[in-house]
Amino acid sequence: MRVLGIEGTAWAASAAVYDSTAETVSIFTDEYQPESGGIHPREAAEHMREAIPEVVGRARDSTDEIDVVAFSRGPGLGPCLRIVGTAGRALAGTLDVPLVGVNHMLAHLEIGRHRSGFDAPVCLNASGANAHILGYHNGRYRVLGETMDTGVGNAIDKFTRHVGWSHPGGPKVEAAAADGEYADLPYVVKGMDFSFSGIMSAAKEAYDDGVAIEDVCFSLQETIFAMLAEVSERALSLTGADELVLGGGVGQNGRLRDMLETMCAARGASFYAPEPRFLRDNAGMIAVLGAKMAAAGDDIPIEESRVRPNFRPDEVPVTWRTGSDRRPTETTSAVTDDPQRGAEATVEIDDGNVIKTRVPKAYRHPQLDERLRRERTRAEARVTSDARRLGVSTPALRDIDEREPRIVFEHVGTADLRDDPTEAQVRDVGRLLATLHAADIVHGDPTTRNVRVGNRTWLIDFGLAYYSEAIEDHAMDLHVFSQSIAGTASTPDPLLGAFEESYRDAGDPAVIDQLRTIEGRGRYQS
Ligand SMILES: C[C@@H](O)[C@H](NC(=O)OP(=O)(O)OC[C@H]1O[C@@H](n2cnc3c(N)ncnc32)[C@H](O)[C@@H]1O)C(=O)O
Ligand SMILES: Nc1ncnc2c1ncn2[C@@H]1O[C@H](COP(=O)(O)OP(=O)(O)OP(=O)(O)O)[C@@H](O)[C@H]1O
Ligand SMILES: [Fe+2]
Repeated sequence: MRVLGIEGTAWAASAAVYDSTAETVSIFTDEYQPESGGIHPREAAEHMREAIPEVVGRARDSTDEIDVVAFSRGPGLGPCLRIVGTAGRALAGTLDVPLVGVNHMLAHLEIGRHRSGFDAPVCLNASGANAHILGYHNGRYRVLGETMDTGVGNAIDKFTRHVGWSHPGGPKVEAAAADGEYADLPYVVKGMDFSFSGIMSAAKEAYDDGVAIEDVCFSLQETIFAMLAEVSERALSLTGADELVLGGGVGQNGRLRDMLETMCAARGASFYAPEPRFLRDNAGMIAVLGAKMAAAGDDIPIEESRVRPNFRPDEVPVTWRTGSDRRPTETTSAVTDDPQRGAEATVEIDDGNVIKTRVPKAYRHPQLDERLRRERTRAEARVTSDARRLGVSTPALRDIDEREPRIVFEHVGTADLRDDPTEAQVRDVGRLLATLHAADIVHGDPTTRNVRVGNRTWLIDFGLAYYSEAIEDHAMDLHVFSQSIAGTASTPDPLLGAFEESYRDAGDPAVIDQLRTIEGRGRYQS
């Protein structure tokens, strides 16, 4: 099958021909380069209007046959998408071939899966306007974690605009970082979600205060990419997957790729990053996913082919994948004599006790690594005990060694909630979180792996816990828990309903309203 793909969500006017028999991809791209500042939607659309017909022409000239036309349907800038949509429809009509509308973020993911031959990877999409981690479950890609504010590339580009560098900033930060030294910046991970606003303000301030630009760039990379590597590791740990693929333009960064490679090697997982021409926006990835969708009969009538500027990857029914939906296979019902490995720590059982050691992570800068391990061990010991005093079931603290750093806890429960959550158990979680929140404690990472079940329900792993009375922070706990249920349970809806109902009964209903706001937030803001 030969598929002509068209991409034009923001800056890359691109067309490509994918020949699925020969397994070749030819890509023709004309980039939009803003004269000053970031991407202007109107200017970008003007660029598309001129450049799309030209790149499509070159792609057509490169082949004597086209069986399918695939176009980028969203997410992206509306005015750009409409030009791409019009071009796709016109071409499919002229050639009288099927038309396929591709989700751009799933294309970033599927190109890595396709080229690696991996079966069921978790995917980190690190692009300009997005940053999220996806896993496949029950016929859909699920957002396991994502940015709570801007995309990762946009965050970096905003910093470089502040210092007067031209767009795009990512490659310039990478070049400057080569001569830099480490300085602390805020590090914000909540479960598998993360945010860049605090770190970007701190980076701008550091620059304004005279910190050398090389050092700010170095530290930005060390901090932001460590956050992305950490959430990727959490997603691997939560889903039981052992393959990771990278997607998106920021994936061209060598330091990000090194970190992910190191993280995966340490846990025995496989890592794949496509070559740069498939990482940055390109029509090759649109054509490749377009071919899979066309083969699955997933083409669309012209009248239903409108573009979708806010198209989320989890809205797409995945028609092109067969078979595997790798569920966690290893049993987590009890901590065995072998050290267990969470995302952060190793856990050993010894005589009814659990010994949790935060081992160094080779992917992180040593100073950042030490700071995080120490801060989290302290927070965990303190908040676990505070929560226990409120009557929230948590393991009793038996010992702490801050140098190692290591904590000894009472062993609780017979299984992780992840294995087979029941409505009664998720109701317990709703109640326990409401009790914590009433005392201004935020768990910070309430995933289904951090709840133990048995004759009671316990919350464990308070390493990311902190004190806050903000409704937003309380709602983030609910969001993290809901995402982990949606990402691993076979019938999530009744569980999510029961969880919210019990939280609403025991806690502040305004937190549930805030959860809706978080869920509806414009994640694809550019
Ligand atoms: C919706 C769509 O339009 C959007 N596309 C997009 O953001 O372009 P993409 O090619 O995936 O990524 C561009 C970003 O990638 C960054 N970038 C490029 N090279 C980089 C490098 N070496 N290090 C860090 N960032 C880099 C740029 O600074 C820019 O922010 C998306 O996928 O989110
Ligand atoms: N007190 C405990 N009693 C029983 N089991 C425990 C206890 N503490 C930890 N475990 C088991 O060990 C696993 C990993 O522990 P924990 O979540 O504290 O480590 P982690 O590395 O921070 O994990 P992650 O970051 O993936 O959540 C838990 O999912 C649970 O199965
Ligand atoms: Fe992209």
